[in-house]
Amino acid sequence: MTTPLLDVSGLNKSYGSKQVLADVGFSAGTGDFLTVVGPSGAGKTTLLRCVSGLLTPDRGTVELSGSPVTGPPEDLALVFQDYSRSLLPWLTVRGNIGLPLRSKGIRAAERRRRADEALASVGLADAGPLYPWQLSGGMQQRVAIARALAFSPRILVMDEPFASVDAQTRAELEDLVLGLRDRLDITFLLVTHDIDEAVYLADRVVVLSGAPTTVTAVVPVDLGRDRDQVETKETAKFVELRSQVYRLIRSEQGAAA
Ligand SMILES: Nc1ncnc2c1ncn2[C@@H]1O[C@H](COP(=O)(O)OP(=O)(O)OP(=O)(O)O)[C@@H](O)[C@H]1O
Repeated sequence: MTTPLLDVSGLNKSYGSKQVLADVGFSAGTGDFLTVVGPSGAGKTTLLRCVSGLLTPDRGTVELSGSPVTGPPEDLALVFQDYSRSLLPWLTVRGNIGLPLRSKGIRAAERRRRADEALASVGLADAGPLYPWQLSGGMQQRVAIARALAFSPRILVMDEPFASVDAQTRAELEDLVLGLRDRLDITFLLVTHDIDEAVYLADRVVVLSGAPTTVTAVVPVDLGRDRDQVETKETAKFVELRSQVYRLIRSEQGAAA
């Protein structure tokens, strides 16, 4: 049996006396796209923070290629919803992407090369000299994705990354990350509140229960890799999967109430 790229097993986490995660487990291979959905306040962000090594679980393990995660791993990058706060307004786009690389001791010429390559891969090849405030919200989120890509991560963890942009931009960004997965073979773990988005992007949808959170189901999405915002969403299979995930979440919300 091969070791999965990401293996989450038996995660438990409490804040004081409040248990948030209860034996959460799932795994992902290289190039897998996992989306995570669940009732509001279930502990999705807490789960991502444990997976990213930002929070230590009380019990259970997170392993990347068989090695335990005990702090932020080199080959894991994070993208959050709030791009407007994550980009520094006084630095150019290239400067924003280069800043974390600089703190890792990477020299200026290499920082510039990596920033330009990452910007090209998110369709913003000419944006390097601009400031974040000169860009639209969707473009700023592309910059945040480029900043993550500049680390050449093997896994990209995203916490509701498209929740703050309009529907058209959201669709474009969804297709962008699917393209990145296909071109760069990156593994994605993406939390979303949007069930359509969860199904459209995923190879598997991890459905969480209400707190304390367990994995209610891992729903395989057998829609193939070629997805189209209109055609895929019109298929009977997509509609069926969306209903299945929706029912699972609704029953969890009902149980929590
Ligand atoms: N640092 C903390 N200290 C105490 N309680 C916390 C802390 N962080 C989160 N919580 C609580 O843990 C529970 C889960 O929070 P978390 O943000 O992980 O859920 P979520 O599923 O991401 O929420 P949402 O769906 O609203 O984004 C919530 O009840 C929250 O109030």
